[in-house]
Amino acid sequence: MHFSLYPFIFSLLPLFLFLVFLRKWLSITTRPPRKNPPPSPRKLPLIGNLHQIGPFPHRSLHSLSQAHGPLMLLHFAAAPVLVASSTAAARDIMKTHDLIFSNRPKSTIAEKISYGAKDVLFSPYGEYWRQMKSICVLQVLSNKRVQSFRDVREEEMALIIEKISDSGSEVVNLSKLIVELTANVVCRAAFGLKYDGVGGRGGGAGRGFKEVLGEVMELIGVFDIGDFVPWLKWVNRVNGVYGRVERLAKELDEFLEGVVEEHEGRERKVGEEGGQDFVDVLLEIQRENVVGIPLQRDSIKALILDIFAAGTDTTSTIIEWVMTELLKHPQAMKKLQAEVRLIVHSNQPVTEDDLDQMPYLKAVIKETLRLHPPIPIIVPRESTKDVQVKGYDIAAGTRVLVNAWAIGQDSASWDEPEEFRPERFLNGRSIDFRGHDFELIPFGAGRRGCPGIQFAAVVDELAVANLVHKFDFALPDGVELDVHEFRAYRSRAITSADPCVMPLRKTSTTCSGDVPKSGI
Ligand code: HEM
Repeated sequence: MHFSLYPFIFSLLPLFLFLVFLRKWLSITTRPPRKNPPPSPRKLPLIGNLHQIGPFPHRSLHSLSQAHGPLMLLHFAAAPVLVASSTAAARDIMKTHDLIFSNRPKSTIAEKISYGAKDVLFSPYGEYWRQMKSICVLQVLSNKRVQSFRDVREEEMALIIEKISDSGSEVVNLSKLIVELTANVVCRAAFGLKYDGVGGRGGGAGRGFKEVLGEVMELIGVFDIGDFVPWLKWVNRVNGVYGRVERLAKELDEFLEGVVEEHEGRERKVGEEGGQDFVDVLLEIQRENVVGIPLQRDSIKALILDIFAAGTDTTSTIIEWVMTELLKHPQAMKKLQAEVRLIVHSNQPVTEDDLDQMPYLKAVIKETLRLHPPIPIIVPRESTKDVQVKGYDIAAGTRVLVNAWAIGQDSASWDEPEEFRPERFLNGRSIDFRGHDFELIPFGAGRRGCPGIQFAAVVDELAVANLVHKFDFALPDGVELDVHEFRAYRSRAITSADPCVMPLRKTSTTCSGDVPKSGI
């Protein structure tokens, strides 16, 4: 019997074609839409773009952005990292989509040091962070509180001026004195003690707070590959980094615990002699349950630690850079001295009341923050959701680096950006650094912006004004001004073979209250 399949096949053909069409249609409609990621430099297997990041990451990222654009996507090992390098890109991240980019990525080292991210700086975005940030902004670092430390700042400043005066014709190490000034101011505000006064306390191994804190700063800057490739966490376990961090966290805790206990015994109120320091304020918030959630002891210690980690080095670095730029630009130094010496009589110190009459001083500090932001790449953020920025798709969980240094170099915003020209901030151009003008964001912006701006700004202005008011500075004979950056996160001026030391010869204690107005 002859049996043909053809009629059967032909009868099934329409059904077959229908199924093929249906499959194709379904695959089109259910396929995830095509993603449009930002431009990326070529990456290598395993390490991604890490090989393109040099010892000064802000400079490496700036060069890459010139080839790939102000919004680019890199990969640190497998982890996606969005890099923003222009005013507009920073505005998109820190204003338009600020809420989505308000998280901080997890950092194992920071978590070990900050009581499991119970601080503000490293805490993930959420209710806990919101409560801690509001304590920081409204209670600990409010304008009124910063004002309450005015005597502390003026006393510490007077001591530095006295030390320089007493040095006679000797060369002074200005860097050291500036670090001493800012550390003492922060320490007295935080604990009511001088930095040197706490030098011998705490630390099971007999080390002082000063040494332990120095090591904390060093370890926070360590690149932890385990944060990018979880299966490589063993690297820092085996090489002893995590062990070191754990020992350090224990030493720090012993010290901070001692400080909190001491404060608990005395319950100082506002207006009492000695005033309230930050620990007093935090203990009062805890006792009176001011914010509606019980403030844990670890949270108090973590917040105090933040203030040191975020506030000491940054504040001294900027004063050091200002002095370096003024030495490099004698005309600007003269102009500033003329302004300050006109307002304050020669035998008086510059006080905080005088600072508002010194527009050139403020312009010099802004120009220095533009050229040398102490944190050149803003503390990393992380996206909490998928989001589109400038038409590019950014996936949830992408790390975000905003290159504040590159933004300060952007010729779309600044004429001759490489030049030190404080005058650009005068003559009606009212750009400020408080996070509203995205051309200048050394303190970040938006919800995660720095709460210590007022605290830092007043110390910086007071220090620079007093130094240039009282002295004329010059380099020691035979020392060349060799200015370059020092380490990734601490851009510092150096003037000799010894990094981060700025030896200066004081040529005179110039005190003429009669500088002509036209000099400004
Ligand atoms: C010149 C001095 C300073 C500079 C350049 C600076 C810069 C910064 C930057 C860039 C951020 C990250 C902002 C962001 O993600 O948008 C930050 C955060 C922070 N800063 Fe500062 N800072 C300075 C001084 C201070 C001082 C004096 C304090 C405290 C007394 C302080 C406390 C903090 C804290 C607690 C945060 C974390 C805010 C958060 O994550 O919500 N800073 N700072």
